[in-house]
Amino acid sequence: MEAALEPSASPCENGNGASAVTGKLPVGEGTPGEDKIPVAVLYVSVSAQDLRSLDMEKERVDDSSPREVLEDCLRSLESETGSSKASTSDSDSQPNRRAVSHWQEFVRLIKARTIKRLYTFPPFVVPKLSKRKSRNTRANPISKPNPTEDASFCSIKSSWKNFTLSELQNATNNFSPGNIIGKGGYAEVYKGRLKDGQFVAVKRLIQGTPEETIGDFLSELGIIVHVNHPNTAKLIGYGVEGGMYIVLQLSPHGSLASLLYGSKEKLKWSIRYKIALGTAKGLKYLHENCQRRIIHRDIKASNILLTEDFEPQICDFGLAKWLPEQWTHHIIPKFEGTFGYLAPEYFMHGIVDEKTDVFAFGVLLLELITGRQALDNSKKSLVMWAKPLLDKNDIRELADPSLDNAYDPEQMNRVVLSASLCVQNSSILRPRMSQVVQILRGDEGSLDCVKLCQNLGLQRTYSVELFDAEEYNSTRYLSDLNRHKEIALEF
Ligand SMILES: Nc1ncnc2c1ncn2[C@@H]1O[C@H](COP(=O)(O)OP(=O)(O)OP(=O)(O)O)[C@@H](O)[C@H]1O
Repeated sequence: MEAALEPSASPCENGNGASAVTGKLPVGEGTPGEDKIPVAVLYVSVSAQDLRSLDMEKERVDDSSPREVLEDCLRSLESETGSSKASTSDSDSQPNRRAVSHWQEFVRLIKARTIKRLYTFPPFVVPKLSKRKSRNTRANPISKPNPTEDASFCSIKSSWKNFTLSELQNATNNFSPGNIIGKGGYAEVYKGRLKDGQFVAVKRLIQGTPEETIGDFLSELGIIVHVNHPNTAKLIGYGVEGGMYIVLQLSPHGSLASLLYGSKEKLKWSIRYKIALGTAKGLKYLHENCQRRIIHRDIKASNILLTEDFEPQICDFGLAKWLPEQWTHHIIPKFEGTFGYLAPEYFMHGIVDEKTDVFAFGVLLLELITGRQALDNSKKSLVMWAKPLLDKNDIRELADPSLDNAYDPEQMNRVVLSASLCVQNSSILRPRMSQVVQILRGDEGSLDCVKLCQNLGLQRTYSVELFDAEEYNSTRYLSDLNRHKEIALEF
């Protein structure tokens, strides 16, 4: 979720050359204990050189958004509407024409919105390249997106349905409070039933200015129409009449958070393991098997939905970014995400790449192992609590007492090992999701992945990033966490 703020009249200094400005602070309602931090904004004193670098980053931000693809879709929708006039009755083409005008307004607003972006992380001038990525960069000089690739993205649109407001009202009993099945930082989600009997979840966007809401809507829709995997949420359609709506297949068990923390009946180990593996596969698909790398940026228990047979589905693509192949990472100019799941490099520099998702996935694994929330009621971090136990491989202490030792020890070992690799401070030391899947499954050769991560650790003197990470110890992580929380909660 993103919020564009204008600087307030009286920013407050924090002593590090950074100041904070106020904004509204929507508190996440998805899960108890989750603090969303989308709007408290840090200003940083920057030099002209820094500003130039940040300007370059602004252009990058635009490129990683699905907006261009949506504009292409708008163009194709316009041409369809034009050509359909001759062959269809006026009433048939009416909804399409309405959709075109809504999309036109969206694109106009999102363009205006992009210009209002603010920069909030300490400037990070020279991108640091990992060895693997720097080779890629040399081999693939930056090129324009492939037009045929983009054209194929657009062909997907024909499969989503544009719902009218009355269709959605009928499906949800006029958005009756009794139909609410979830509330997030910027949306209410209603259970609904379509005319053909299909059960759906209707996500109604509620927070923010029109620009913010439209931006969130476009970001989420722009990504979700392009993903198709058993472990990602299924889009059925959208609505743009009388608000903004995303219509998804209903997940009968709700979210992992509601089952782990809101239900009396405790999740048994076999289901937890299935959720760990399925989520890892979904994330591997987003990172490694889509036409463009997708970084989810908000992996957490309330964003994992569960199908009838407890297959996990990653949902909520509101913060997701596309990364072009040639980029090693992306810098996010604002502080967004959910406390308890944020990787150190994001805290320090705003860096986002696959490994920031891997860190959040590690936290999710810790939740499955321990039954504890990413941040407990006194806002203590699960990672900080678990790290000493992970270092000692103390599975007895780590395992959720409610499991009553009823777990497959081999599986538990692999999940604990994966968690401990994923939550390492240095992003280079964290495995890629394809490696995590191998480790979780106990595939032949998965031990090689573990050794690879450990060997990287041994080469630490050669890596600037590792040096950073080494310096970035638990105490600094905790103090950064607290600093950002204080700033966010002050307003
Ligand atoms: N398809 C679905 N089936 C069942 N429940 C759903 C579905 N989609 C969403 N929910 C419920 O609604 C909650 C909020 O949904 P979602 O995370 O998409 O909203 P959000 O406003 O984007 O949240 P966030 O605060 O994480 O940004 C989920 O945690 C889940 O409990």
